[in-house]
Amino acid sequence: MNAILKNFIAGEWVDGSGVTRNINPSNTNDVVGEYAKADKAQTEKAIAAAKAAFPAWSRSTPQERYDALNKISAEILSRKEELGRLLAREEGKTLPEGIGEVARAGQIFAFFAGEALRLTGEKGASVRPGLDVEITREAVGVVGMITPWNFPIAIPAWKIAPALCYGNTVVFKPAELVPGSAHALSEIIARSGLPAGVFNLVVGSGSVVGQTLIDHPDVAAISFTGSVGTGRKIAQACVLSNPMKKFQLEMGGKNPLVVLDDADLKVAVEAATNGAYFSTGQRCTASSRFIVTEGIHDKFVAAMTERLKGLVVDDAVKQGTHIGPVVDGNQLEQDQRYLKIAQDEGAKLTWGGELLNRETPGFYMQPALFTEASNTMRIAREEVFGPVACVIRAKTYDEALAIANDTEFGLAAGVCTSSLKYASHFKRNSEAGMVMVNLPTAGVDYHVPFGGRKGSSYGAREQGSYAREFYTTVKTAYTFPV
Ligand SMILES: NC(=O)C1=CN([C@@H]2O[C@H](COP(=O)(O)OP(=O)(O)OC[C@H]3O[C@@H](n4cnc5c(N)ncnc54)[C@H](OP(=O)(O)O)[C@@H]3O)[C@@H](O)[C@H]2O)C=CC1
Ligand SMILES: O=C(O)CCC(=O)C(=O)O
Repeated sequence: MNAILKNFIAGEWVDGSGVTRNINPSNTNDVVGEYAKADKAQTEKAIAAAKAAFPAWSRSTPQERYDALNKISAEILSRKEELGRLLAREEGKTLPEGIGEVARAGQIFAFFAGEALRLTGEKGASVRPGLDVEITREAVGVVGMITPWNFPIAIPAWKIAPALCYGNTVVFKPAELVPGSAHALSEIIARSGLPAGVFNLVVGSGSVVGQTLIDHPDVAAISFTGSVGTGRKIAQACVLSNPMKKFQLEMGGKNPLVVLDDADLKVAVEAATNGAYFSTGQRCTASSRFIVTEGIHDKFVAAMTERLKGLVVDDAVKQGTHIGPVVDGNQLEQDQRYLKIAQDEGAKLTWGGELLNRETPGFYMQPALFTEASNTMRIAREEVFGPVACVIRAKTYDEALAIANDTEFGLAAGVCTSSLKYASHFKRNSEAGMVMVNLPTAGVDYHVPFGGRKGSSYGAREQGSYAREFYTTVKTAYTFPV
């Protein structure tokens, strides 16, 4: 076993008060690494370091910010194969998915390097004679980042890059399941020339490190992605803290993919397979409800079943694997529990769901497809977060749209159709933050806003230039030039 990888606090790599390990979900005998685990006192040190670094960094020049972000981007992109392999090994995404995610992280840093040069303000005339009004944006302060395991490098990237770009300082707490990618990313950031304290990594549990971040008065804002339950707790704590914190939550989804009679069947099957099952279905944007109109229903179910039979579920880094393992034993248990719940409620398991044995012991599960589901069943209402989806019949487009919108979530929604009329109507009337036509609900661009409505998201959008809403605060200044 290699040395224990340390936390990064105030510009130094420091030991923790304990150790945490990450296990390869494709081979549970393979310990990926050991990482120093921070406690409350170390988290407080990281917050103090970020607070001390804030005044200077918030006044740094656009050039300084550009240089650091650009350097981070260049190193991530030049090492994408190696980092993608680490990601696939610790999280269970396939190697191409892992490399793709790393490339996306590199592109995000490049985007925000450019964005640092583009931050502008406004100057206008006052309604009062002789006065000038200026509207500028300033950094918020110390931002705590609490991230999930399912995108171990892209989600941290799309929080850290804009935070630094707009002059904030950062305390980053990754999910305990995936400290390897977080550590690799942090090493690259540590080498980028940022002043000490601007960026800090604290690996540790949600209940200790995460809780310290959300309770601490010197943390000005929290950016969170994860479950609805944790998101609600964070929201409450941020509102009750003194001073109140700004917060942004990205949480679950129960994303519909509507398939209409006039859809191109091949396109619909590819969108459904990718959206629901790639990345082992562990995406908040995953399609988990296929809402299919009568005329194409049987053909769609038959074609989906054939497509699923051809998917190879195996070791994430093995060539030819289409679907990697589930991330860990707890998530696998949750996925299996939902298979039973769905069958008890009367849905028909048309394909998959079995646990699979492969060369190495891992959390392998055959992707599962339910049919004859109704939108009132738990399988259609609750986020499973695994390779599980259900087909719900609809008589008409209007009924399909109503079912699609009948959910407490509103992250992504898709429609497969060759009709411009239905595509346009769906884009206007879907109650989701992101709408896809003839595309999977999952898999988004990095330069445009990401986020949802209803129970899926709270607060300002992430990604693209919209990210500045969260990472800056607006100042209005009046001048009477005498
Ligand atoms: N929308 C999305 O992108 C995601 C949704 N999920 C959903 O959540 C379910 C459970 O996954 P899980 O990883 O446990 O999600 P959590 O919401 O528990 O974890 C997300 C992040 O929050 C941290 N956290 C947990 N408790 C607290 C707390 N009290 N205060 C501050 N931070 C905290 C976690 O730390 P730690 O890891 O150390 O516990 C992790 O870094 C999944 O099955 C899925 O349904 C999960 C991941 C992503
Ligand atoms: O679909 C994507 O590309 C991103 C998904 C995501 O951010 C998530 O699952 O947390």
